[in-house]
Amino acid sequence: MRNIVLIGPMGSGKSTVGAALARKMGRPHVDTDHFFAARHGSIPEFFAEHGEEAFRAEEEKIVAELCDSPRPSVISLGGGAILSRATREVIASHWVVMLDATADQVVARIGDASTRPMLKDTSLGEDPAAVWQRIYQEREPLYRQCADYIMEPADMSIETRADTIITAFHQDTQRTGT
Ligand SMILES: Nc1ncnc2c1ncn2[C@@H]1O[C@H](COP(=O)(O)OP(=O)(O)O)[C@@H](O)[C@H]1O
Ligand SMILES: O=C(O)C1=C[C@@H](OP(=O)(O)O)[C@@H](O)[C@H](O)C1
Ligand SMILES: [Mg+2]
Repeated sequence: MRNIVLIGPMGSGKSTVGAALARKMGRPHVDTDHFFAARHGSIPEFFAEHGEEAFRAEEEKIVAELCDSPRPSVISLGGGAILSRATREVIASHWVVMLDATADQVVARIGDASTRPMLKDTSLGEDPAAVWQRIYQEREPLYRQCADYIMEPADMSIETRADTIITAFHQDTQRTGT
């Protein structure tokens, strides 16, 4: 039983494209960040109070729980979830899509960084776009290594992205017989 798992950098559209994809496929959509917030409250507040390491530990448990869902689902991960080796192993048995993006696209989309605590790390004197770029470069090899399908950062609407992923999923399913 394979879920469709969306990974990629912050602001690449995992949450919004995941919702559109699930609607079009008639699958449930779950977002690890929404699940986290329902269980632990606001993510920025959790980061401020407990720090990133505690967030990652809870995030890892949530990904494992959600991937174990009884119905094939679309699961949007948070951008840093793939930092966990356990998470990389869990998602390996599902169909994983990397949504790629550029710093310019993301800055235009998410505006201020108040809802994404990772972008607040301006200790090196960087602006949010530079922080995003630095984090992206650190994680890019992991995203690519985990992905069955990579959606390059073309300017496409959310609906078109979802349709493109569905086509790729059906082609891959036919090719591999899974
Ligand atoms: N293809 C797209 N075109 C335009 N805006 C987009 C696109 N994908 C996402 N967005 C917008 O970018 C913002 C961040 O998207 P989101 O799904 O929260 O990203 P992520 O979950 O990867 O951090 C949202 O406001 C969303 O509506
Ligand atoms: O990249 C990251 O480390 C994070 C990305 C966020 O999710 P999105 O990628 O959905 O924005 C959220 O999990 C948290 O703020 C940390
Ligand atoms: Mg998201």
